[in-house]
Amino acid sequence: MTANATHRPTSAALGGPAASSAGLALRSATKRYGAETVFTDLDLTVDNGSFTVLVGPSGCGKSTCLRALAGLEALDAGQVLIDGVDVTRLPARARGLSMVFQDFALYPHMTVEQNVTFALRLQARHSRRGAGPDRAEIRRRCAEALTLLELDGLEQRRPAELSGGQRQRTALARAIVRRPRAFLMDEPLSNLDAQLRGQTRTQLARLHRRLGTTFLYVTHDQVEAMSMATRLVVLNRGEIVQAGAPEDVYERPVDTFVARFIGSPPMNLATASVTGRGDVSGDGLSGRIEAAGAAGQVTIGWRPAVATSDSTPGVDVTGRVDVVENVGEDRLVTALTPGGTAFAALLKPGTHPGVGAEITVRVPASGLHVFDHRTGRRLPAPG
Ligand SMILES: Nc1ncnc2c1ncn2[C@@H]1O[C@H](COP(=O)(O)OP(=O)(O)OP(=O)(O)O)[C@@H](O)[C@H]1O
Repeated sequence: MTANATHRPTSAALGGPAASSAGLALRSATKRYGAETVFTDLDLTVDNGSFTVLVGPSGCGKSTCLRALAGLEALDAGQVLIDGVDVTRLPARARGLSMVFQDFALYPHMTVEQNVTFALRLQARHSRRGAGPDRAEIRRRCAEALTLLELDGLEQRRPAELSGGQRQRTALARAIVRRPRAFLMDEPLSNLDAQLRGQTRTQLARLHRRLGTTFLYVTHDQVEAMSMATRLVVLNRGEIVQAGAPEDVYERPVDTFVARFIGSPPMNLATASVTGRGDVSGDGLSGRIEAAGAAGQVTIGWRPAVATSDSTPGVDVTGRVDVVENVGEDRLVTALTPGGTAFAALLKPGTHPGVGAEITVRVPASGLHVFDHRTGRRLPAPG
């Protein structure tokens, strides 16, 4: 649904064409529901103009962060800042933000046009001193938003006469016409089928580029997160585990949680022993790494796609093929080491090991991640 967090905006940021994008932040934020603490002392920064995606497993507190920023939930402690200004006590409608939720919540009896312009019409009716948009302005903004979201020609349809994607785009148009300082989106694509989700992701990324406004997007789907974010924030159990450019998070996960959570299929992890010289041995593993401070037991990680069968130096992983899946031209093979640890390998076309066959994949040194076996924290880069 599109929450009308800003029915009667009080800030200039919402009213006129000069409305500007803003950065958002939670500072030392604590939120509890009864005996349950969702987060304590949390600092979250959403840079102005960024497409920040807050990603993490179900129940880690993503929606609560979003709702606290929007003013739909009060914090127990800490502050909400918009462009550095403390808005903790400002009601939702005065924050100049627009929310888009997963269930669209369009008014079923209204046409697309009426749904999209609803908040503006309300604003015009209630605003004193003529500060709200006039009719011509409302029509103009509506036409602009409908064109941007490829909804031209559907103005007079009711939600029941729209496809799921068109409904979601109407909800987005409704958020856009209000010229918010930031868009807050809570899993807005989860009710769409896979193909439509893919298309809408592309449209959202394009929309962000065109509008240049801050987007804060919540999802538990890391593929969605990776494909749209300019900045990724990984949350786990109410704590920010890692934040950065999506490719940095993917290439240098700070711990085994992020390593497994970001990337599809997930990173393989295995326990290994390393000598001071860097010789690696373990269940189905042998080779060499160079990782400062890595002597002893470590957790080794590698992505299924980095496995090669050539002679690049690195670590060999041996197992018996358990499952073979066709993924486009490649084969995704799941194999079991002698000790029964599963690992995945994305094999190139032409490599067709059958179930039960023994395979050895070479993980090049550049594709190895080494983590502290006890804490799961990343150790200095090998090689
Ligand atoms: N209104 C509420 N009353 C009580 N507990 C709540 C309320 N809203 C959320 N919680 C709890 O707070 C925790 C965080 O919830 P939140 O919705 O922020 O998680 P999330 O990361 O967005 O999860 P999901 O991906 O499943 O939507 C959960 O344990 C949830 O059960």
